[in-house]
Amino acid sequence: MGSVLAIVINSPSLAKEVLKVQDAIFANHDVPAATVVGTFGGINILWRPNGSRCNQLRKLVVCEIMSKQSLDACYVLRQREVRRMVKEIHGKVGSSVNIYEQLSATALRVMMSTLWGDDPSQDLIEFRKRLDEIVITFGAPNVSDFFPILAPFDLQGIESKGKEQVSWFYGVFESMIKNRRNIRDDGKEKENIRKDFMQQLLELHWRGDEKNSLSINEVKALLLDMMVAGTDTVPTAVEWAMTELLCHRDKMTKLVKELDMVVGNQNTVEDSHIPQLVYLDAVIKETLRLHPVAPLLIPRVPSKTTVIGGFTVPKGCRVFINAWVIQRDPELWDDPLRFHPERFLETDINYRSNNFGFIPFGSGRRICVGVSLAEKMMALLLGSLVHSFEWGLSEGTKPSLEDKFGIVLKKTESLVGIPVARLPNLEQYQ
Ligand code: HEM
Repeated sequence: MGSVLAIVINSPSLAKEVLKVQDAIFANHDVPAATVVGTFGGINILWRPNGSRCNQLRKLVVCEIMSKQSLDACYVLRQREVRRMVKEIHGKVGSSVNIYEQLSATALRVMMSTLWGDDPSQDLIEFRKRLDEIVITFGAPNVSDFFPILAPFDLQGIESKGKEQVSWFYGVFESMIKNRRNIRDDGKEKENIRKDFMQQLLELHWRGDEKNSLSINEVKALLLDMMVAGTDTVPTAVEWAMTELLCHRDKMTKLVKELDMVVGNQNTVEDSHIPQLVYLDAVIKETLRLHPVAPLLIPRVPSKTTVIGGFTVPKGCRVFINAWVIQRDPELWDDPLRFHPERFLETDINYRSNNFGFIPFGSGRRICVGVSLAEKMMALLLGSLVHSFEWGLSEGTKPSLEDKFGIVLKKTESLVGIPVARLPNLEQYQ
C-alpha cells in the first residue's frame, strides 16, 4: 500500500502469534494521519501507543466505567430507550420499518445519556450526522497514510476536515464540562445521584492523584472514543442478527420460544433475563462470527522487526487481522458458511476465551474495552425486537446478506421489516 508494507493475517494460528505470543510487539494500533491532529496527537485510547499510560486508561475504562456496578447503575437508561424504541415501532405495526434506523437512534440515545446524562438541548440528528461524518473522514483512503512523507501537505484536506469535525465534539464537551465545574464550585452537587460516565471521568480529573488522574483533554478524547466506537457497532451487529433470523425462520421460532419461556408474554426483556437467554447469546455470537462488525479489527503496527510463520515482518509495517476470513475457516468451523447458532451451545467459546478462530472484539492487550456494554446492549435490543413483534417482509422480498467492506462491515441494503405486535398490551412499555 503506497510506500508502507501491508500484511494480512488469514489464519487462527498466525492471529494467535500476533495477538498473544508476540502481543507486546504488536500492541500498537496503526494511527491514521488524520486522527493525529484530531485527537491531540493520539491521546485517546484507540490511537494511543502501547505503554503504561495506555494500560492505565484501558484499566480505568474497563474497571470503573464498564464495571458491573457502573453498568448496572445505568441500566435504567438502556431500559428506558429500548422501551421507547418498542413503543415507536408499535405505532408502525403493519407498515415498513427500517430496522437499522430504529436501532441506531436507540443506541445513540443510550450512549449519550449513559455518557453525560439527559440533555434535552441536544439534537440527536445533528449528533448522528456528525458521527457519520467522522467515521467517513477517518475511514477514507488518505494519501498521507500510504506515503507518510506527503503527510505535512494534507493533499486531500482529510486532516483539516477531521480536525474541524473533532473540534465540534470537543466544543460540546467543553460547555458541558464547564457546567459541571460550576455546579461543583457552587457546592450544588447532589450526593447519591447516579454518576454518568462524564462525571466519573471528571472526578478522576479533579481527584488528581498521580496514578489515576486524567487531563481534561484525555477526558474529552475518551468521551469521543466511546461515542465513535460504541454507537454504530452495536446497531450494525443487531441488524445483521435480524437479517439472519429473517432468512432462517426455524432459528427465529426457536429464539421466540426461548424468550416466551424465560421472559413470558406479560413481561418485557430485562437485563436480569440475559444470563438465562442462552440461545439469544448463541444467535449473537453466530452473527458476529459470520459478520464481524470490524472485519479487519484495527490494524496493528509492530514496534520492532520480528518473524511470524517463518516470514520477516518489518518494524512499522501495517498488519491486518482478517477476522472475516478466520471466522469462516473450514478447518475450524463445520459447514462454516451456514448460520447455525447451535454450534455455540456446544462449546464455551466466548469473546475473551483466547480462541483465535473467534475474535470479533479482537484479543490481547488491545481487545475492545466496551465488550461488557456491547454484550448487554446487543442482547437487550435483539431480545426486545424479537420478543415484542413478529416480523414479516414485503411480499416477494428476501433480506439481502450482501455486505459492504469497510472499517465497519455494513449491509449493502438496510433491512426493512413489517412488525406485527405479539404482546397482549403495550402498558408493559410505559
Ligand atoms: C458490537 C459491538 C462492538 C464490536 C464488534 C467492537 C469491536 C472492536 C474491535 C475489533 C476493536 C479492536 C481490537 C483489537 O485491536 O484487537 C475495538 C476496540 C475498541 N472498542 Fe470496541 N467494539 C464494539 C463496541 C464497543 C463499545 C460499546 C465501546 C465503548 C463504549 C467500544 C470501545 C472501544 C475502544 C475504546 C477500543 C480501542 C481499544 C484500544 O485501542 O486499546 N467498543 N472494538
